[in-house]
Amino acid sequence: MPALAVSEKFSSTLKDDKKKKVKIADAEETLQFDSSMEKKSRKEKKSKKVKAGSGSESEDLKVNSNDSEQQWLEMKKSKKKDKKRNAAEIDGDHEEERSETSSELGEPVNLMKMDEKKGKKKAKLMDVSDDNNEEEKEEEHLYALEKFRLSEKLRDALKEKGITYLFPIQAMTFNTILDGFDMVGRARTGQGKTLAFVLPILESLTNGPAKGSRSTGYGRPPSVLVLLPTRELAMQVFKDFEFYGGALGLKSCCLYGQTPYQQQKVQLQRGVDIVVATPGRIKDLLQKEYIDLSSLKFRVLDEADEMLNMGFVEDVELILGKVQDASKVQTLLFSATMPDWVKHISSRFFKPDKKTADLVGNEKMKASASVRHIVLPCSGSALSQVIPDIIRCYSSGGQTIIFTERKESASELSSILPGARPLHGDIQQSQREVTIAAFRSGKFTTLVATNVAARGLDIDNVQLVIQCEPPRDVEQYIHRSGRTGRAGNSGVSVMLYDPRRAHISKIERECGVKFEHISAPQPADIARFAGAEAAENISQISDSVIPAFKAAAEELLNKSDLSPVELLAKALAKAAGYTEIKSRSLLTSMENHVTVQLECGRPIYTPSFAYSVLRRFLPEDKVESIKGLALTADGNGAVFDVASEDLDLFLKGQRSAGGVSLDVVTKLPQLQERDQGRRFGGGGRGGFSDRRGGGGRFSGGRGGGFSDRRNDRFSRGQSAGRNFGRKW
Ligand SMILES: Nc1ncnc2c1ncn2[C@@H]1O[C@H](COP(=O)(O)OP(=O)(O)OP(=O)(O)O)[C@@H](O)[C@H]1O
Repeated sequence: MPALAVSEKFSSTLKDDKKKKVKIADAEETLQFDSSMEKKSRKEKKSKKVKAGSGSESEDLKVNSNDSEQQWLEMKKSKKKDKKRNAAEIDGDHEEERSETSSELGEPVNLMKMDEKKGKKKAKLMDVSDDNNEEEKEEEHLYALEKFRLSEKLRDALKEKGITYLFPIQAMTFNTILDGFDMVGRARTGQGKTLAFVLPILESLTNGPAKGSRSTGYGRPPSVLVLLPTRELAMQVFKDFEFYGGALGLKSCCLYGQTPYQQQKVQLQRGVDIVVATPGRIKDLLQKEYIDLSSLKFRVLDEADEMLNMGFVEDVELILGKVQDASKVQTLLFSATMPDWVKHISSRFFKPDKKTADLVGNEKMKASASVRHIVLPCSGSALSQVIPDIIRCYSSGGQTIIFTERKESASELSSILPGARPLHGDIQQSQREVTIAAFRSGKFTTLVATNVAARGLDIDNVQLVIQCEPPRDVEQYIHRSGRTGRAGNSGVSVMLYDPRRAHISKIERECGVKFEHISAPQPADIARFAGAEAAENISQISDSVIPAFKAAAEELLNKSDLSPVELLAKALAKAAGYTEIKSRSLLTSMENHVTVQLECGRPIYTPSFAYSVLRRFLPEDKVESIKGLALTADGNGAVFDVASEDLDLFLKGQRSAGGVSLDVVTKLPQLQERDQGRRFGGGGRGGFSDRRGGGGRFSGGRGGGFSDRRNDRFSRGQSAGRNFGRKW
């Protein structure tokens, strides 16, 4: 059940309940909201009461987030019928986790129950099973805009954008921020953290506590400073302030580097209410004395941990320190992931009574729950072959973001994928903005990016995220996969990996995702889709073409030994662009390769031992040609890929080597998790490797990884000569 437990003093004055405002007398008394109406799960739960504070000096708002999110997703599902495809699976996938984790936070007092007591029974608040009644339900929604202290102008602006109720993180923090408290907010990706601070800030400035004391008039210094790690994100958040703030007569501006100072100086001289910026530019503007931060009413850190990663710590701390009277400024921090640095700055820059709204908390699932999380084994050299098929199978006609570790890989991959463009730090700022704008407006379908696009980017139609290799840390996985499944919509995240799986299980463990393991889509399956599409296209061709082609068709039929259906199948294949269909291996996903398993009647402890067994019955060049050798988890065998044309040679050869068996595998066995290295997917020797241990990595990067002695460059067909080496 979505419990929203609000600790002492949190005046959670939902507008309708104002008269009956619950007064909280002491710290023990906890006011809890439960937005859930699902009696079933409530009965199932034997949970403990949520504790306020949870050991921190400040008071915490804790939410049983899975339930809250569950309802929210349900609501979205009923609203977005057209996006239903994956939703059922997603809910199914996470059902277990939900019930597991939801019991941790205890049986909440139910807001509906509270309403009942007040004679305001709204039992169907969240019942979204009947689509016909949608409008009515939205009015009744527990978090309907009317229930919050939102001015009419702001409500109208929200409705103009199709927003009729607040999302849980917004509902949970709105009153607290409006009542003047500092706030640390955490919610999974795509859950609306931006509006969680935008709305109460705007209300506070125009109708709330900050109204009386904020600067006004020509030349006014800003009342709000929002810091974000990248220019793209600053622009995105600025657009929200510009739109909603504009509706209330507030002026916003966006300040970031690599742009002339003069225009920004003039904007500041004329006076603005809200500045959205990257830390570097604010620091420069402070040094030039173009900006005055002494009158701030709000300072906001969005994606705080990324600012830490990008080395902005000192800049941010310097900027935060510029406020004259810290007791008069509210500090807000929002992120999907929380670094230790937050604790550090908490003690210095937040007031002692700051609140924490944590919709993730100790929940197992830290990544987006509206995303299908899939992993797929794939070698670097098969990337260019496999990715188009993944897009075909999983993008549901929407847009795709592909993440690579290296800028060069992003450029190269984008150059060979149809309808793709690159985005990375070496691309000029102006071009980056053009690219993002074009992607946002659907001018192209596939964005191939480095981590510059991992954070915060909110593009509605992104249905699929592909990560070419596991990211360096769990946080990156959470943020990258969170570029899809926004605002409760469904999405798919596919992570390609080397089959040693060490890092996969680490990500699974640490972000609570239960990965779906799949093999690369087989070309034959893709061809079946393409054939159906070609047949559909043919049925739409005008009969007027028949006379011109009839004679050739008759001649073909007469000359061929094939039946008319077989000939038609070939014609469809040609129309769909197929002249042959290749197989794809389970282990490295390489075309025209087959995965085989070696056993020799005794344990195989090392890759070199496996190689020595093969050498007993195969010529050296064939042993050298195998790909991706990895040991099985039971310690009794090794799997590797063999070129399809060599398969017979391998299978026949084994007969001459007593006790050795080689079998084609149809399902990849569990492989040894070796080499847990310095970072996910890399470091050290062995594992999915060649017998020389550290040599011949993709792209010659550091450490281990999915390797192949031949440096595994793209070596076939269209990809010849390219190398999307993984940066390990
Ligand atoms: N109350 C709401 N109703 C409908 N849509 C909303 C609501 N609040 C936010 N959204 C939409 O949800 C999407 C995601 O919001 P936002 O970008 O703020 O998410 P986030 O939590 O900051 O994600 P991330 O952690 O990835 O940065 C946006 O498109 C936003 O417009």
